[in-house]
Amino acid sequence: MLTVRAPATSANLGSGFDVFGIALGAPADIVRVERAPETTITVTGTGSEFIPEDPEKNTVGAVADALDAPARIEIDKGIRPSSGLGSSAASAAGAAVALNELYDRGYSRDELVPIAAEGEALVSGEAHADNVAPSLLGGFTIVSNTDTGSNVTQVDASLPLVVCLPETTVSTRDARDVVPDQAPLSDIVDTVSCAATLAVGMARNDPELVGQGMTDEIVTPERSALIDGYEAVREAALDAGATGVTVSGAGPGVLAVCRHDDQRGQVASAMLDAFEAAGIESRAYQTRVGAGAQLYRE
Ligand SMILES: Nc1ncnc2c1ncn2[C@@H]1O[C@H](COP(=O)(O)OP(=O)(O)OP(=O)(O)O)[C@@H](O)[C@H]1O
Ligand SMILES: N[C@@H](CCO)C(=O)O
Repeated sequence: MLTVRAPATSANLGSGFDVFGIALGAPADIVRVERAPETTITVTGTGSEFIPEDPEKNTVGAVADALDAPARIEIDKGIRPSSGLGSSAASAAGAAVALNELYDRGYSRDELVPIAAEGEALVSGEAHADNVAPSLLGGFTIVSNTDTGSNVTQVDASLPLVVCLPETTVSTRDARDVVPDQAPLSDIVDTVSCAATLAVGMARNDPELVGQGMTDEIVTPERSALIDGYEAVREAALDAGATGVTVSGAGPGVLAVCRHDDQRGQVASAMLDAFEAAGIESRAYQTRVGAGAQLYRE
C-alpha cells in the first residue's frame, strides 16, 4: 500500500484570486492506495460524513479516472471540507501522487497539476488549480491559464502563518457566485500592484511585503461578507502584529501572515477571541508555508 500526506493550502491570498496559492505545514489529508479492478473509496476523519464515497462524486475518483488507475482508495481527512483550506484539492493531489506511483505513470509533479484539477472541476464546476498546485509542489505557487493549459511557477517560500477556522462552512460554489463579473480600472490597478508586491515578498521571504500585498478591493469584500465576525477577526490579528490578513480560499478560514514564529501565539489568541466575541467557535493552526505532498511506502 502507498501512502501520501497531502497538505492543506490557502488560495488567492487576497490579490491573487484564482492565481496564488501556498501550501500549509498543517493540517493535511492522508491518502492510501492499492491496486484494484475498480475504484472504491472510503473516507474517515474530520467532516467525513459530508464527503461522498461514490467515485463519481469524490475528487479522488476523478483523478483515478484521469490516470486510468483503478484502486482501493482510503482517505483520512485532516482538512475539514468547505473550510477554505483546499480540502477537496488535498485529497485530489494526494491521490494523483499516489496513483501516479502505484501505476508507474511517470508524470512529473507539474504534469500532475491539471490531472488533480479534474477533481476540483467535479466539485466546484471549474478545474481551478490554485489549491492543487501548492498541495503538489509546496511553497508559493502562481497558476496562469494559457491556450494550451495552465502554467505553474513555484517558489519555496518560508513564512510564519496562522489560519483560523470558524465552525461555519462556505461552499466554494456559493462563494464563487458573489464574485463580481467586472471591476473599476482603479481597483484592478491597485490589485495588480498588490499582487506584484506579494510575489516579490514571497521570493524574498519578506512578511512585510507579503502582508502589504494581501489587499484586494474586488473579491475579498464580497467574500468576507459571508463570514460572520470577519472584520473583527481581521482587525484583532493586525492589532496583534500580523502583517496581512485575508480570507483563505473561498472562506470561511482566515489567513494571517506573521513576522516571526513567536508572534503566532498572540495572533492566534486574538483571532480566536474575536470569533468567540461574535458567538462563533473556531480553531487556529499555527503553521508555516510548507512542503508539497509526501509519499511513503508501507
Ligand atoms: N475528497 C474530498 N475531500 C473533501 N471534499 C470533497 C472530496 N470529494 C468531494 N468533496 C466535496 O467537495 C466539497 C468541498 O469542496 P469546497 O471546494 O467547497 O471546499 P474546500 O475543498 O474546503 O476548499 P476551498 O474553499 O479551499 O476550495 C464538499 O461538497 C465535499 O463533499
Ligand atoms: N480560487 C478559488 C479557490 C477556492 O479555494 C476560489 O477562491 O474560488
